Amino acid sequence: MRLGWLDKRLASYKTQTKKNRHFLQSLGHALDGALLVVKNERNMRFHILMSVVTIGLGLYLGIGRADWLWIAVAITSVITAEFLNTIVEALVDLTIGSRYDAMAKTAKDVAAGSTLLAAGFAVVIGILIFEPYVRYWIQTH
Ligand SMILES: Nc1ncnc2c1ncn2[C@@H]1O[C@H](COP(=O)(O)OP(=O)(O)OP(=O)(O)O)[C@@H](O)[C@H]1O
Repeated sequence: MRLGWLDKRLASYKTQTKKNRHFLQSLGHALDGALLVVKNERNMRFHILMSVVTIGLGLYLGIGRADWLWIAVAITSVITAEFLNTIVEALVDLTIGSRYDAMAKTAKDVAAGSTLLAAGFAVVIGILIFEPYVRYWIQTH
């Protein structure tokens, strides 16, 4: 198996089990965690694509400051839920492995449900924010 640059970077300090010694070391691990979610989770890449499209649409339509705040809350909620979902999956796989377990199923399904809830919330926010702007755009074009 060919290792990517991120896998090589992770392998280079995979034996660290002690506390981070300085801020930059903590920051590096935090960024590695975020990149791992993007690399390994297809849903995360979809969330990022939708976030980019939403931000692009917001810039094009010139939405207001308060609207940007709601968009920021929606995007952050979805991405945070996906991070938590990945944490739950990793912890369940670490403790249960590939054996079937009803509690493992509950944990993974509830974690996935929280992502679905956040995504639904984001869709509702998007409709409420963009509806008047799109209506105005249609009337003036
Ligand atoms: N050890 C297990 N015991 C019981 N059910 C499991 C177990 N592992 C996975 N499952 C079931 O399989 C589903 C998919 O699990 P998996 O770990 O592949 O998540 P995933 O496909 O990465 O999920 P997502 O699409 O939310 O990222 C879980 O939601 C759960 O219902």
